[in-house]
Amino acid sequence: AVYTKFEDLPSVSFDYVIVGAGTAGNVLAYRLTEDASASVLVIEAGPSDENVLPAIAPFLAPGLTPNTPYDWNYTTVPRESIDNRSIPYNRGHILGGSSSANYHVHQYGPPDDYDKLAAITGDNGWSWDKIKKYVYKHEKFRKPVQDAGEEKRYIQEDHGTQGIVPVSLPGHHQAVDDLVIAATRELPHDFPYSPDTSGILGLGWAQSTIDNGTRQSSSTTYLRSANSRPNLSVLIETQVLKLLPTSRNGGKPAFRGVLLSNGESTPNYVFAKNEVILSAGSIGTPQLLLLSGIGPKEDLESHGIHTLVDNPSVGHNFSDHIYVPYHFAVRGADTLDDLLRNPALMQAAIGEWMVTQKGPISNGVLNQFGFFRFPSNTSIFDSTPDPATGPNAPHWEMMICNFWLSRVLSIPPTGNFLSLLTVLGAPISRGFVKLSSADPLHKPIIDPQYLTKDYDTAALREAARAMKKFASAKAFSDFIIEPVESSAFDSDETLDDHIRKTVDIVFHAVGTGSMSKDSANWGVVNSKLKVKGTDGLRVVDASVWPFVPSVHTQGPTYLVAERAADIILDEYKSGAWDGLLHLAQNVWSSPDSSPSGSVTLSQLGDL
Ligand SMILES: Cc1cc2nc3c(=O)[nH]c(=O)nc-3n(C[C@H](O)[C@H](O)[C@H](O)COP(=O)(O)OP(=O)(O)OC[C@H]3O[C@@H](n4cnc5c(N)ncnc54)[C@H](O)[C@@H]3O)c2cc1C
Repeated sequence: AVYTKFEDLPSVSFDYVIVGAGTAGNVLAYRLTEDASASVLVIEAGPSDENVLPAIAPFLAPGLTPNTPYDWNYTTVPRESIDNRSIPYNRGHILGGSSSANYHVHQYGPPDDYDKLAAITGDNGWSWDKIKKYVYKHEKFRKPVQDAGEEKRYIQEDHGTQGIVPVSLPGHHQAVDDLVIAATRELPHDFPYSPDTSGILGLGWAQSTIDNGTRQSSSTTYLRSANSRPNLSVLIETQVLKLLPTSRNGGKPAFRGVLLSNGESTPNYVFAKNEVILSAGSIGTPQLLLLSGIGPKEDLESHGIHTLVDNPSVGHNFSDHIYVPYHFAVRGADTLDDLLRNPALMQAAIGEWMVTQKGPISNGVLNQFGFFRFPSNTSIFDSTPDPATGPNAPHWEMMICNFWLSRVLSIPPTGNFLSLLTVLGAPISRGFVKLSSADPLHKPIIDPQYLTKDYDTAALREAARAMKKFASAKAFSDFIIEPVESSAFDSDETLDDHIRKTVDIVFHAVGTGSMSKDSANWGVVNSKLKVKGTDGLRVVDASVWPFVPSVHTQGPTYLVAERAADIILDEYKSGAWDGLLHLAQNVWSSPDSSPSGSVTLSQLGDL
């Protein structure tokens, strides 16, 4: 059941305590409660997603963030490399986390991504051969209503139909769709058609977590299916402030307790008999580790936090996708620009969607996109080794939107537009998340260090020129009138200037809780996702990816969570865990033994 009050919880002690009912957290909630004897508490800072229109109606998703109660409303540190701008860093603060706030694109990525993960972690269980089975457990692919035409739009056997999360192809046809596909036929060498965009190079049809014109998040799928199980409790509108060290096991601090608050009453605590699992995402997870004394000693000391595990990797290795927008004025009125400019048209479209779940509101922000490689003789590889995860992984992506899309450049008052967005597929810049203060309610410092490596700018320049070639296809000659940012292409310098001034994020942060080998001298968790140097604590969310997957990250996050559930269940089934014994031996000695489990912040200073 879902609770909003701590006092209503059935207990203060559960087998598993999961922090964050987001994309990964809800997979664990579902899988761990399949065992009826295991009790699970999930704690979510954000509110319910029920009846929140932009979390339900696909095309309204961009209205859910930023500057709303459903977003953590983070911003990045201004950086010279991006024209001293501070970028709003959206993260879902709602049941379902970013799966309730994202733009629905759903992919797993090329096998190269998983094979690289296996190589980095020394754990073959992360290789594509071993991970692929989770696609079938996770996905419920919906057969397209429309005729597929000449080309396959997806490869049926590569998808699951009996899993948990419905995935579908675009339901609402747009005039530009046929032109885009025609361009792939015209330019097959540079822009081949992809029969399945989930992981195959080329340009094709987007697969989205949309079913019957409605968003499918981890909340509407995994969580909703498990919610009536008596062994699952979900506490919302409650923020975890820090992890509590409960005992020591083999010289390592065990963290089987968490401190939480709804912002109104005295903070409370809950305990996990088996373990605490951090699924707070790539910003929330490192913030909680740092607040709890797990991180770089110097940084922790500068905030007066006692270091329990000195680990310089926590919060570092932040890696993310960024995009640069290019706009084209187009003929005809069959773009979504007027809808976005004219509230009356928008109201009418929402009305249509409410009655039929059809029309433009039923689609995500794009119908097609593509993933491409640069030619191997490209000069940008002269000074930087090819950063793609493998020979079948992309260097860049092109997203195709049937309207003016940019958070930086405002839409002109009139006209119709096509947006071609170039995304850096394998960035090499790395940033970090640090504490701004020891106060859990203060937002952390997010410095992604975008474009601080020359390769990243050079790759976006290369991608821009390839994108221009695509836009010049004859297929678009009756449609595209002119490029809006044509002067950007005057020289390398003008292009770099456009990139610096307009680059924005695709919201794919990973790496701040990186997975690495047990023996590695870097990394936050081992290949079984246990936090290094601790006991009773795991991280399961996007932060564990040590590099950003080549594609949009919700699919790879779901797959990590599905495997994590198996790892956890196997471990407790096999009896490898002796945590209960330890808990019994090292009973938590609370400074306040009140049965409600409440504790004051000053008492916590002693922990
Ligand atoms: C606006 C936006 C658009 C995106 N578009 C796409 C897309 O189209 N396709 C795609 O594949 N990916 C997309 N992504 C990225 C993708 O959604 C994320 O990579 C993925 O959902 C991350 O999952 P997660 O489990 O790591 O974190 P999340 O899903 O963000 O879950 C973390 C949860 O933990 C909660 N939490 C954090 N701290 C605390 C705390 N202290 N106490 C209690 N709860 C806490 C949060 O509120 C949240 O619910 C998008 C992301 C955003 C924000």
